[in-house]
Amino acid sequence: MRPTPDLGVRTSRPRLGNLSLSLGKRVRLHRLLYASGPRNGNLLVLPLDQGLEHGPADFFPNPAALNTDYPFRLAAEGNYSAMALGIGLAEKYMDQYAGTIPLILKLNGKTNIADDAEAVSPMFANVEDAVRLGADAVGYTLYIGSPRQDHEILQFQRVRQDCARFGMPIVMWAYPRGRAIDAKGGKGTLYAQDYAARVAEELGADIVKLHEPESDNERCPEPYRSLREDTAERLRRVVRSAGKTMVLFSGGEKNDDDDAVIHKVKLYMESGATGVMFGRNMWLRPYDRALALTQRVQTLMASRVGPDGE
Ligand SMILES: O=C[C@H](O)COP(=O)(O)O
Repeated sequence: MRPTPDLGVRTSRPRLGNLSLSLGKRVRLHRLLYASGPRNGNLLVLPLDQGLEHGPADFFPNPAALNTDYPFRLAAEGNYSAMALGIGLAEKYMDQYAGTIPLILKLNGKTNIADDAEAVSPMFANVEDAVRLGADAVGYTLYIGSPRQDHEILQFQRVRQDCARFGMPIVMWAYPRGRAIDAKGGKGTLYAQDYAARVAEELGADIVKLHEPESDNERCPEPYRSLREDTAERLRRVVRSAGKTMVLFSGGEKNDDDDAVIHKVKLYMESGATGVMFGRNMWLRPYDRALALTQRVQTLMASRVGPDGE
């Protein structure tokens, strides 16, 4: 007899063994979750797509990181689960680290030069590129709520079908964007992030990358406007909405306080997230500090902090 589903509010991480996956997806996800990084089912991902998405200004606080060897060395020495990269950086720099740093190949992206009122993220690589480069997953940004979401969702459908053919896991950067989202309180609200989590689950992502939901819900639609939840409750809510889709929380702008970064990771892991994708909070630190902070995150993740005490 099949076990009765848990309908309570307890949040737990989706387990690889409990998911319906093709063999290729299972093998690749196993490599990410158990053969690299913390190796216990948690994920620590180092993204390097900020140069495309935000421009070189993102590197100004630590010009050393503009030399791409810096984040690659950090990913290798810090034993990250994977780097998330666009096609150019993957092709130009991965060679040297082949077999040591798993790759999540980002398939689409855009600059932030145009405004986000009608945000759309065109593709610059495909799933075949990911296979050719030995990637263990692809990354796809979906701008939820944008006036162009019809295009975005259709494009995602094609990627999902290619991923099914090639046995390639999909990580969705689920980003609420556009004028309708702005009118409903903005991209960072609980309403927007919770919706994004559910969209990723329903459209077929294996992993979703979300932002920590903000506390200000004043301009959100009901019932979100009336919710009074603390950070931990908000995090648990969005993780629950993601269902069987594993959740990664992103780092956002650099926080100079190492303890504050660790505190966030702890909160995220306790909420039932599978891990974090932290870029600027890592590679904008001087190298030794970035490595030391990485090691603290690794130690925390190794302690298997989680909602059900794993
Ligand atoms: O794709 C990259 C992510 O947006 C996370 O980067 P971040 O930690 O620098 O915000």
